[in-house]
Amino acid sequence: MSILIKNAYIATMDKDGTSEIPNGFLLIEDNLISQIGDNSNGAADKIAADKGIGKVIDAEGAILMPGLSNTHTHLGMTLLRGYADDMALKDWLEKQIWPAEANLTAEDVYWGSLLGCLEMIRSGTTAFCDMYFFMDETAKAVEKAGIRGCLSYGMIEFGDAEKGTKELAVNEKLVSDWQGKANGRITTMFGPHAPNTCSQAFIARAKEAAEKAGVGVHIHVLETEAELNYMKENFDMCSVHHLDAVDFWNTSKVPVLAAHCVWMSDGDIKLFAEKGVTVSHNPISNMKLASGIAPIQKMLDAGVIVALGTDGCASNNNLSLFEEMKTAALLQKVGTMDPTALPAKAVVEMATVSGAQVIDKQTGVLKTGGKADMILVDVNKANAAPIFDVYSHLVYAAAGSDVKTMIVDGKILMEDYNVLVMDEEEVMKKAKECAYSLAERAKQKE
Ligand SMILES: CSC[C@H]1O[C@@H](n2cnc3c(O)ncnc32)[C@H](O)[C@@H]1O
Ligand SMILES: [Zn+2]
Repeated sequence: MSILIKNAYIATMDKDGTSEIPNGFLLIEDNLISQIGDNSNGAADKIAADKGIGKVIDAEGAILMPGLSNTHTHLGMTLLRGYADDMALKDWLEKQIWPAEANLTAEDVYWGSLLGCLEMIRSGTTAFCDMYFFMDETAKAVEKAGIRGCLSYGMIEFGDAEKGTKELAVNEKLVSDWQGKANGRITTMFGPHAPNTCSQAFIARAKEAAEKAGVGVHIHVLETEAELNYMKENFDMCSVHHLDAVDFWNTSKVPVLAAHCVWMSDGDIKLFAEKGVTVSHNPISNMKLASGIAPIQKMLDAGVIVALGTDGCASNNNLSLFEEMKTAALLQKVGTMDPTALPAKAVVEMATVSGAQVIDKQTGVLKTGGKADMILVDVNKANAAPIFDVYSHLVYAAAGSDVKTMIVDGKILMEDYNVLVMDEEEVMKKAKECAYSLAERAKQKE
């Protein structure tokens, strides 16, 4: 179906073209953007009449922009929202989260993932990079929800080579079963969990397998000072140099996505810039677990590609990239004591074009020939009066709940706040049932 959007304030996020069109139109044919331009002369109505377009969206009072990309999630963990708060990462994982996850079922992950997709649709996220367990279930949820998912199986090997072989086989199956499915909306990666939970040799095997399959790798890196100290004590170097020794950061064949990167030295930052690693910055999770403040402005100054992520719902506790954008900007300012650090437009670029690069290079900007993944942000609201600068509004004043319409791969997933792809009541009911039953099972085993 062709869709014509008219009378929108368009923020294209295209660095090579016009960045803003105050009264614009955009035409979608199949799953691609076929035209985008100025509508002040009434061009859209002429196109609609000439082409006989059946679906016209009047976007008066809305910002049209690329959908947001969440580059670090554990979607099944949406069931564990609020399960364990106010703890440091090590205790949080070892005493609460891992014991609960030991009781997870495939059904839990399906409903948790679908609930996560619903929350992302309602808050403007059109694509995400996930690392978790029972990933077939997350893939099925993505298939149903209509968004884009780059899925990896989270492999924890703890230095046990035999376990490592089994873990790799699970991730390999995920890649062979799902890569490119749902018209290319589902892609895959390999997901070695972290340098302090997986051996260097295993992480190197995961990278090799990824290169062989032609897909990327997704890993947690230098999230806490405890990780940095552990690596220094055991290997006499930090996680970044430990993995550089096996050429893990080389992106000449496949993308490398590194989540958190809080405890990066200037040398680590230089290396990531040279290698082309994408960093997923997760400021809310890093604040909640008191992991620290990632040196994001330094990374951007050095030329590192930095995207945004929420992390799982047990350490955030939601999936809103609007909250993440505002927090990212404020945290850099207070962390550097420099109010000019991480300005609004740079944050919106992180949430759109930079994140999309690692998921699907044909998304993340609105331009002719690009895939039709976009959102309409309602500005006919009290929190949007007045607007002097569109990026300032999106980062400092807007909320995920202002997203009124979402289109992914040329299909409307939400229109005028109505989600069209799933029964919301059913999803919330089933997810809550799974969550409370999971918590009960975990408690019984304590
Ligand atoms: C192996 S799949 C993912 C694994 O990671 C756990 N997890 C969730 N959030 C974090 C985080 O911030 N740092 C490290 N590990 C995290 C999740 O519970 C799964 O066990
Ligand atoms: Zn994580």
